[in-house]
Amino acid sequence: MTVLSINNLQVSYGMDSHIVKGVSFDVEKSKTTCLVGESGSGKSMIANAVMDLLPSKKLRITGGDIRYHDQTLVGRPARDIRAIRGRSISMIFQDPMSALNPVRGIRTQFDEVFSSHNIEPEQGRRARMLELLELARLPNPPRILDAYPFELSGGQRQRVMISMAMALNPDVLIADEPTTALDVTTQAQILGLIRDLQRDFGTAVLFITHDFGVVAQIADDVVVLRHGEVVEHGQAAHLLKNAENDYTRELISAIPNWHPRHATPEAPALVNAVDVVKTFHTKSGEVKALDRVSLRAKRGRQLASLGKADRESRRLQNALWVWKRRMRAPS
Ligand SMILES: Nc1ncnc2c1ncn2[C@@H]1O[C@H](COP(=O)(O)OP(=O)(O)OP(=O)(O)O)[C@@H](O)[C@H]1O
Repeated sequence: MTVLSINNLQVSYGMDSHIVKGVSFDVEKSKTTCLVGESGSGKSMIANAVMDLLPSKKLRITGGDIRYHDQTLVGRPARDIRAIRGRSISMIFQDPMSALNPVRGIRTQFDEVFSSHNIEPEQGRRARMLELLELARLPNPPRILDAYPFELSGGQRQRVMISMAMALNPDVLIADEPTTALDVTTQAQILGLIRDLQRDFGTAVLFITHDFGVVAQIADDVVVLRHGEVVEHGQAAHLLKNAENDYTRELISAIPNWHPRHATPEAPALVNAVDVVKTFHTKSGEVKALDRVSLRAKRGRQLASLGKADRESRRLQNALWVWKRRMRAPS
């Protein structure tokens, strides 16, 4: 079911500088649609247009439509659509520090999420906040609630943002490069969290990234954007194997250790070792194996990047091979 529909959207700066040039795609319930393209291609501008957060008065939607279910979001007074933006459609950003207020505690900011939409959770606000923080797999939720953003790690801040974004049970979660500033292990965990939340709650996710490695890990559908235009669009598993556009192929070829056979429905995540570790964990629950493989994977990647591929790297390859057999992925 289509939840969010972007139809021939045009965003312009001033009168004649077109930044988004007639972009169309749909975001489906329970699916992740990745909007991918190089820096400056207009990805954030599309997300900001959906959220009515265009960063300058000179930037305007000059054509097309954005529909949430059967309602248009374009050209309606802000108060009419406040219940949709921020409530039914929520957003997380690359830098949670810029979205969180640095001088206010997490609890106060969480409170504002409920107050701004006049929502009183059945079980009470505090209980709901703790539940949401736990859902985002934050250790010791009561401590997090009493903390200020600067007292948390980058990964913890992003988890707090995700729990706030999920607080009102949105139909659509827009994630604008939420893992770019994180180390690879935390990145894999956050991607796993978003994927799990989406599966558990049936949320439609619009995920913005410049990294096709991330696309390969989480996307159901992909929209490839260049210079404000869609150059290719399709199902991730198909497109990763059969990209027609040169630019898409270029982006895919930048994925480390990529081979088209990785783009199978059974093993969409076989891109980097860290993600393999995550999948290992979710499918089999072998936490010890997860740690060992994780360390080996990291070491192997470091050595490979230094041009010193050696026994460690071979062991890493071996771990991947074992994983593939377990997942019964084609080799
Ligand atoms: N505040 C602004 N005023 C005018 N033009 C802007 C503004 N912000 C961005 N742009 C322009 O809009 C275009 C698209 O920017 P956008 O931020 O959407 O790109 P992006 O694909 O999200 O890139 P990145 O991954 O670097 O964030 C760029 O050419 C940029 O120069």
